[in-house]
Order: sequence, then C-alpha cells, then structure tokens
Amino acid sequence: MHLEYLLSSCPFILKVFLILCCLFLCVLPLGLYFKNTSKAVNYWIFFGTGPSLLWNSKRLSEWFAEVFISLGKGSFYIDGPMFSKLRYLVTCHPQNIEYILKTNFNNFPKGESFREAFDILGDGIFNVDSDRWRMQRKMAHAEFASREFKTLVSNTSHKVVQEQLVPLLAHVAEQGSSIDLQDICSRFAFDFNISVILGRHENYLSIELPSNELAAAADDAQEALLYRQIRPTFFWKLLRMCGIGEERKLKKAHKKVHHILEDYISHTREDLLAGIKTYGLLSTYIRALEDKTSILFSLPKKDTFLRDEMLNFLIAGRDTISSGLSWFFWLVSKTPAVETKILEELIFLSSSKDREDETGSSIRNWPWIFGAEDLKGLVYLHAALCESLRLYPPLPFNRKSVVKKDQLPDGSTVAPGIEILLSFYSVGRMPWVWGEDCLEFKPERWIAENGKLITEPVDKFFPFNIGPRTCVGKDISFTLMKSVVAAVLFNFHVEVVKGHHVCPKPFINLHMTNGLKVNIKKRTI
Ligand code: HEM
Repeated sequence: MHLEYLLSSCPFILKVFLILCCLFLCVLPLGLYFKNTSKAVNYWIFFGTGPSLLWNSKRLSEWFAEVFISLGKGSFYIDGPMFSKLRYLVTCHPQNIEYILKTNFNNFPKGESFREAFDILGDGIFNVDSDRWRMQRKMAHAEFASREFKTLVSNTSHKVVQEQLVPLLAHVAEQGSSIDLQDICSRFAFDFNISVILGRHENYLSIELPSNELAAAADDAQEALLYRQIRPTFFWKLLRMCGIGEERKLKKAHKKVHHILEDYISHTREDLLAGIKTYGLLSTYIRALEDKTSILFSLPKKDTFLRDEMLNFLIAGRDTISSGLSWFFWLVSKTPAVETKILEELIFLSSSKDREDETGSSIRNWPWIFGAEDLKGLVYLHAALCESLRLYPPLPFNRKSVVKKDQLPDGSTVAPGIEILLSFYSVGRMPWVWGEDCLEFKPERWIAENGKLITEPVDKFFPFNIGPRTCVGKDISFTLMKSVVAAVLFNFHVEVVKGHHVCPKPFINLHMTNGLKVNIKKRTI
C-alpha cells in the first residue's frame, strides 16, 4: 500500500528504480561470468573480494593467516570490484617466496604501483629497481659491512642504552608508574638511528618523553601510507588531488620530513667544509658523492638523493627495531621459563666479568650494561630473538609486481598487472611449515642437541627478506636488540599491566594497536 502510494506519487523514482533493475539484469550475467572465472577467495558478485578485504582491513595479517589455514594451502587470489584492475596473489608458501625473492628475482621488481604508493620514499633504496637499485645497494652494503660502521653501531647502542634507556627505566621504577614500552623502544630506535645515520645526537629518549618534529612527521606519514594500501588506488588519488583526509596529513608530513632532512644535510656539509669531525652514514655519503672514484659520483640531483636515501635508512631502522623489541618483551613476559633461561645465560656471562671485594665475594654494579661484543656469542638470547621475529616479523608483508607471466612452484600463475603479497606473518603460523606447535614461543626450536644454534633455516625464515634484497641492517639489528634486551632484563622486572590488551596494528610495520603498557621494577641479581 505504502509502496504503491510512493510509486504513484513519485513517478520519477519509479523510473529510476526500473532503469536500475534493467541495468542490474543486463549486467548480472557479466557479474556471474566474472565470479565464475575468478579464482579469488570470498568473491562477491560485482564487488570481488572487496567486502571481505574492507571488513578485515584492520586485521589483514591475521585474516590472511586464517584464510591460508581454512584453504589448507599457501596461496590465494584477491580480486577488486568488477572492471577494476585490482588483483593480488597472496602467498605464504615458502617455495614461492624463495622463487620470487631469489630464484627468479628479476621477474619480480617492486614496480610502479609500489613506487607510487610510497612516493614519500622518493629515490631511496626501498623504492628503486634495476640498475639504480644495484648501485645504491652496492654502496649501502659496503658501508653497513665496514668495520668503522660496525664499531659506531656497537658504541652508539652501548651509549644510548647506558645514558638514556637505563636511567629512564630506573626513573619509572622509582616512580612506580606504568609506561608504554613500545613508545620507549621506538624512542630508543629513533635516537640510535639519528646518531648512526645522520651523525647527530637527539634526546627523544629521556625522562621528560619530549616530542620530536621528525618522529611525529614520520609517524603521521606512516599512518597515512597505511590508508593507501587498503583503499583502491583511484580513491586515494582522488583524495590527493582534492588535498583532503589522510592525503592532506601525508602531504604535510612529507613536506616537514623533507625540510628537516634538508637542514641536517646542509649542517653536515657545513661541518665537513669547516673541517669539524663528523660521523654517521650521511657524512660518508656526502663525501662519496663528491669523490670521482665513487659509484655515486655520476648521480644527478645529489641533495635529493641524499635526502631520500637517509629517509629510507631512518624508516628502515626505526620501526622495525621498535616492533621487534616490543613483541619480544611481550612474549618473554608471558613465558617466564624463557625469561629465566635468558637470565641464566646473562648471569653466566656477567660472572666472568665480576669484580671481587676483599673477602673474595663478587661485586656486581647496578645497573650492569653488557658490551655488544660480549653478547654476540649468546645462543639462547639469539634463539629467543629469532623465535620472536618468526611469530611477529616487524615487516609482515612484502609487495612485488610481475614483469612476465610466470608459474610459481605451487602452481599459482601470475601475470603482469597482478601484485604479489608475500605474507611473512603467515609463514610463521602454518603448521605445515613450522610444525603443530608453530604458535608457541619456543626458542628451543633454534637450538641443536649439541647446544649450538641451528643455522638459520633460510628456506622458511623470512623476517629479513632473502635473496639480493636481504635487509642490509640484519647484523646491526641483532647487535642492537641484544644490547637492549640484556640491559632491560638484567636490571629490571618487566611486567605487562594486568588487563592490557595487546593486538597487532594493521599493515606496513607490525606495531601494537594499544602500545605495550608495563610496570617496571628494579632487579638486582
Ligand atoms: C628487526 C629489525 C629489522 C627487520 C625485521 C628488517 C627487515 C627488512 C626487510 C623485510 C627488508 C626488505 C624490504 C623490502 O624489500 O621491501 C629490509 C630491507 C632493508 N633494511 Fe631492514 N630490517 C630491520 C632492521 C634494519 C635496520 C636497523 C636497518 C638500517 C638502519 C635496515 C636497513 C634496511 C635497508 C637499507 C633495506 C633495503 C634493502 C634493499 O632494498 O636492497 N633494516 N629490512
């Protein structure tokens, strides 16, 4: 009755309704055809995998792992709405990953859509392919592997731990208040990176927990970049064109980051000209760009390159380290047996360095800070860090494009236009890859019967990537994380605040949505 009234009183609405019905009936066969030809999971007629993708956009890592488990296989396709070009192959199949990252590396560059989505990275190492990437990689690899840089890393991590991290935690312990350990790890990684990359000292990790323009702008940019990953390209491009929403925030952050880095570059140049002693990657790169024998000498737009490359190093080193440490502390706090074993190893190491008083009893100063070199040989600590990275890889995905049509080892086919998402997060959670106990935090799986570390299983452990684009910061990451973990666990009890809910924040870096609220107490051993 109501509908009749509505239709008779609004003939225009009726007409629109009838036209829409006709359109729907005409397009329906096409929609059904797309549905039948698509191999995508959770395919909705007309909308592709879009609705499931949107529904799970805040928990993509976990959703992917669930889909792999429910399908019982290591790859699936995602299709965008009908007529859209959006198509992904998501895989956690170790042989596929090895094939893409190593065996047929040249067929799977980052590609133009990655470059477009991550335009803030400019021509930095993360964002380039082919010969340009090879040149930047050669330079970065040589620098990261140099003795000077490794010494700078060891000294700087010791200094930041001793002079900033431990005094701050001692202060929190004294106050008896709780603190967000994820924030502390992020501040630690920021100060460390600013020091070894830009050669400057920042005090972002200090009792006052100050704000920092560069750190805040980098956070804003990351947040906004996340939206670009989960929204259709046309949508974020439209927002960018109109200068609204997340895109507006990104533009502001982009400008700020560039401005601050350009300042750092000009100050370092001035210091070099004035003959002031400098350290860090920035000054090494400035010198290399002016050195006729260097591979970087022929590069055009030298300052733009410097800015982009330093930004890439900063982003590469900060969020990965802070994520790796935060998940590690959380896992250890939930697994007291692991904490006990780490402490036993540290006590053994420290007892070889104890001083003795006049009665012959050993004296151990508080706080006790271990040297980075001493920590290198610790088997259990290394195993626990690998185990934590297996379950919570700081970069949960890697994204690749396709140059030529190819078939992956598990039979999945990929062709130009499709994007591949390598789900490192899921690899660690597949029983058919890591065994039925794959969800358990078990450092023992990394230790052989003779007590030695099992050589890293390169065929199923990907947190640092594998192949030609393996992380150049892998060694320094272990140095850094061991220094922090040893100092924190040896000198403090870390206890997650009761009722604090920990869950992964979506995409790019695997942070915790609500941080990691902990209580800190002084520990004397
Ligand atoms: C736990 C810590 C870390 C993890 C898990 C990690 C992981 C990764 C991964 C997965 C990639 C490949 C990314 C891609 O291809 O898109 C990568 C690349 C890279 N990482 Fe790390 N990273 C860590 C720490 C660091 C640190 C501390 C630095 C240096 C300050 C660093 C520097 C780099 C660079 C420069 C690349 C680019 C390599 C290339 O494209 O050739 N990383 N890292």
